[in-house]
Amino acid sequence: MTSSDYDPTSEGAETDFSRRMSYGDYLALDAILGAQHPLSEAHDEMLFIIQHQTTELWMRLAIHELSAARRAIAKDEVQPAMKMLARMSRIFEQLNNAWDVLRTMTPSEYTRFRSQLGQSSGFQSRQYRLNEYLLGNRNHAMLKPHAHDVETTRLLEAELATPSLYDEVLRLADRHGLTMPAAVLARDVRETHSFSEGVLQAWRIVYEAPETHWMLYELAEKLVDFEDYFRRWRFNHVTTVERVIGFKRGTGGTGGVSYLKRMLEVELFPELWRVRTIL
Ligand code: HEM
Ligand SMILES: N[C@@H](CC(=O)c1ccccc1NC=O)C(=O)O
Repeated sequence: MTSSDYDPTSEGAETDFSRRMSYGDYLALDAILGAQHPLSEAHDEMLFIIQHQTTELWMRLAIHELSAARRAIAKDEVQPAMKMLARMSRIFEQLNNAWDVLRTMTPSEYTRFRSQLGQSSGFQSRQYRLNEYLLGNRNHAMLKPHAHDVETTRLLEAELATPSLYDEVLRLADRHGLTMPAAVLARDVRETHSFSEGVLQAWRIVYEAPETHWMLYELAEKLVDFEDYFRRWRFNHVTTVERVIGFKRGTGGTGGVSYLKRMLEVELFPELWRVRTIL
């Protein structure tokens, strides 16, 4: 230490953590930073692992926020839900920006370790699937890659049995001055909601007179905002994939880019997109 180095203990900074909880203890850093195990000598494998692990951490937060937002909406606590949905958009903005780091990996670099991945793929991400199910994209075929894992299957099945975020929003709207179709309110929540003319007409009333339905108007726009960011995530994914593996088949066994392009067609809140056309 040179004489010009500032010593924070002079203003009381604690430095003895032999018997106190430290930064690393609280954040379980030994577990997190001890969880990168590249299977090859390829320099870029570390990037690949960390990119996925950080995404999984953000997805963990997304599930936390989405489930709490859904519970709040079911209890008519719209203001806290609004904050959580705003945070959801910021999380996905963060994930969207993160693709820029992964894009620095060229096809030549990826092929040095791709064979080590075996048949594993993001297709098998349980948190990703939980997010999709929470948001209402409830494709049961996506349970199959988890059939070997009893705990994950139980978790995803439990999610399918619970109304999605959008189901709760439509129920809330029905309690607050709009009339949603009875068939939609009583639908089998295990399935994906499909476009309903009655729901569209209900949202039309809100969008034609925002000042009289301000709460529902703001909530609807929060959902649209979020789906906008999520669409960008899907687009960034497929573009990065095409850039890195071209039109090769995926390790998970799908057509690769062709499969991911199909996923760009998913609409979580179809009536909120359609209402724009009829205003
Ligand atoms: C070089 C990087 C990447 C490549 C080449 C790639 C490739 C693919 C391919 C080809 C699929 C289709 C399934 C298959 O047949 O394998 C897929 C699915 C998926 N990937 Fe990636 N991926 C990359 C990065 C990422 C990252 C960083 C994440 C973030 C966790 C991710 C998450 C997912 C998810 C969640 C799916 C399933 C999507 C769905 O079912 O809608 N991927 N990926
Ligand atoms: N499906 C990718 C492999 C892949 O991306 C991947 C493999 C293991 C763990 C996470 C992955 N990321 C997203 O799919 C491929 O076909 O190259």
